Amino acid sequence: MESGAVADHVTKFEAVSGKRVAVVGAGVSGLAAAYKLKSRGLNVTVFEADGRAGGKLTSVMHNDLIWDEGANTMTEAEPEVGSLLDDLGIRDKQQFPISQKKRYIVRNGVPVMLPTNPIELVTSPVLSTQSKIQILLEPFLWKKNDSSSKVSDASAEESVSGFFQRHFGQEVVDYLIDPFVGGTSAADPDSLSMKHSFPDLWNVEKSFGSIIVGAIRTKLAAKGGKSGETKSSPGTKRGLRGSFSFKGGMQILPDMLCKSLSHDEINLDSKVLSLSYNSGSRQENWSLSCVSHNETQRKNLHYDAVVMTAPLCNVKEMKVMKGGQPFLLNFLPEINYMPLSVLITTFTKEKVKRPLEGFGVLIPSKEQKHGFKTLGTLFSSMMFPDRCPSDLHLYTTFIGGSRNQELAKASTDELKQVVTSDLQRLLGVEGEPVSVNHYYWRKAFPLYDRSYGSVMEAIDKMEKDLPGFFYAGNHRGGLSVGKSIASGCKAADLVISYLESCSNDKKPDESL
Ligand SMILES: Cc1cc2nc3c(=O)[nH]c(=O)nc-3n(C[C@H](O)[C@H](O)[C@H](O)COP(=O)(O)OP(=O)(O)OC[C@H]3O[C@@H](n4cnc5c(N)ncnc54)[C@H](O)[C@@H]3O)c2cc1C
Ligand SMILES: C=Cc1c2[nH]c(c1C)Cc1[nH]c(c(CCC(=O)O)c1C)Cc1[nH]c(c(C)c1CCC(=O)O)Cc1[nH]c(c(C)c1C=C)C2
Repeated sequence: MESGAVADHVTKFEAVSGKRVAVVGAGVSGLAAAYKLKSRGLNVTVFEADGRAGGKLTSVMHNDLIWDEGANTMTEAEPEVGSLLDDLGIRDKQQFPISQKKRYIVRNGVPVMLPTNPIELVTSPVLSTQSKIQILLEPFLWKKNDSSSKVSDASAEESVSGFFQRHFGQEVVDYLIDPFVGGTSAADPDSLSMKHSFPDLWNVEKSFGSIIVGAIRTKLAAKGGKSGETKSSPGTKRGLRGSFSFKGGMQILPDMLCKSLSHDEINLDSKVLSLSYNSGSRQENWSLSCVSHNETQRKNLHYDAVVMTAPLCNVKEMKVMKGGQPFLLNFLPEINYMPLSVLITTFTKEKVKRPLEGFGVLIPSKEQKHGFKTLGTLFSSMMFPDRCPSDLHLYTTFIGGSRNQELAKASTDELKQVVTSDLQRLLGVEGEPVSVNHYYWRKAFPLYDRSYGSVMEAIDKMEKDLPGFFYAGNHRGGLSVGKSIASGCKAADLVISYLESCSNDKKPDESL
C-alpha cells in the first residue's frame, strides 16, 4: 500500500472503530456479519430470540450418535466461506464425506447413480436416449422464452421447470431438475422462479442463449485465467473438494463464531420486538427493544446501525418507527415457507441388505407412483463413519416440502413407518430402526417462488427508507449456508461503508 493509501485506511478504520452495531439473529449469516464487524473494530451486539445460537445449523450428540437436524453439509463456492474458515482457524475441524460424488436418484423404483460427467451420462440409465440426444443438440434446439404463452400473469417470472423444459425437455425436468430442487430447497420446479433460484444460469442464457455453449465457454474462460480468480484462490481450488461438514457436525461453525464474541456481545433468549430510527442525533440513531422468553427482562438499547438477519416473517411482526412515526412494514409480501420433517434413523448393519455408499438418494416426484413418500435420504454414516457405532448405519431422511406439506407435520410414529417403508424399498432394510429421532421445521425454507421479485423489492425498500438498516440471510441471494455467510459478510461491508460516509458528513469540528 502507498503511504497515502495506508493513512486513508487508518483514518477510515478510526472513523468506524467503536461504532455500535446491533445484529438481529444468531444464525450463520448474523454470526458471520458480527464476526466481520468485530474484526474491523466495531462494537457489536447480537440478539437471538432462541436460547441457542446457530439457527438452521443444529447438531446433536446423543448416545454415541452425532446428527444434524438442519443443514448437513456446506460448500466453499463463495470466497467469504474460505476466508471465514481460515480466519477462525478451523480448517482442521473440516470433515469431507467419503465418496460424496456418488449420488443416486430413483428411476422405476430403484436407485440409479447420477452421472458425474458427460461421458458417464451417455451410458447412464437415468435418461432415455432421446433425452441424451436432446441435451447434446441443445445448442441448436433450445427454444427462446415466449413469455406471452408461458407466463400467464405478467408480474410472474419464468418457472424453473419452464426454463429447463425449453432447453432440455420434460424428462430432464422430471428426473434431474425435480429431484435436485427437492434436495436443495424442498420445493418443486413449477413453483420456483428461475431468475431467483438459479441466477447464474439465468444470466448464462442472457449472454449465450444455449446453456451448454455458455457452460463450455465459461469453463474455457476460467481455464484461460479470464475468470479473474487465480488457481489457488479460495472458492476455486478448495471449492473443488465439494461439500463438507465438521468433526462433530455443522454446529461447530456457529459455536466457533460464538467463541469469537464475548459474553456481552451475544444476547441469547433476546427477541427483538421493536426498532426505532431517529435522524435528529448524529450518533446512535437506532434504538432497539428486546425481551426474554418469559418476559422477565426487557432492554432498550442504542446503536449506529442494524444488521437484520431474522426471517422476514419475523421481521413483519416487529414494530418499526421512523422519526417518531410508525414505519409500516405492510409492503413486505407474505412469503411461502416450506415445512419439513427430518428423521434420523439407525439400523444394525446386518439388517440393511442393499446398503449404498455415497452422499444419498433423491426421489423424483414422478416416482411417488411406486409408493415412495419421502423426498430423499442422506447416507450420513457412509459419508461420516464416526457419526455412529461401527455396527450401525445412520440415515437422515427428509419428508414434506411442497410435495407433501401435510405429511411434514405427521407424528414421529407415522413418519417412522413412512421412512422405514421407503428405506426398505431403496436399501433393503429389514425390521424396525434401532433408534429414531425427529425434528419438525414449520418454516424450513422461504420459497423463492415466481413472485419473489416483489420480496426482493421490499427488502430494497426497507434498506433505502431506513438509513443504517441492512438485511442479510437466506431470504436474499440463496438458501445455502455459504450464500448466507456471504450475505452476512456483504451486509457487514455495507455497514462499514455507511458509517464511514456518516463520519465524512460530519463537520470538521464535530469529528474532534
Ligand atoms: C432441514 C434443513 C436442511 C438444510 N440443509 C442444508 C445443507 O445441507 N446445505 C446448505 O448449504 N444449506 C442447508 N440448509 C439451509 C441453511 O441451513 C440455511 O439457509 C442457513 O443456515 C440460514 O442461515 P440464516 O442465518 O440466514 O438464518 P437462520 O439460521 O434462520 O437464522 C435466523 C435467526 O434469527 C433468529 N430470530 C428470528 N426472529 C428474531 C427476533 N425477533 N429477534 C432475534 N432473533 C430472531 C432465529 O431464531 C434464528 O436463529 C438447510 C436448512 C434446513 C432447515
Ligand atoms: C431431500 C431433501 C433435502 C436434502 N437436503 C436439503 C433438502 C431439502 C437441504 C439442502 N441441501 C443442500 C442445500 C444447499 C443448497 C444450495 O443452494 O447449495 C440445502 C438447502 C445441499 C445439497 N444437497 C444436495 C445437493 C446437490 C446440494 C448442493 C451442494 C452439493 O452439491 O453438495 C442433494 C441432496 N440433498 C438431500 C439428499 C438426500 C441429496 C442427494 C442425494 C437431502
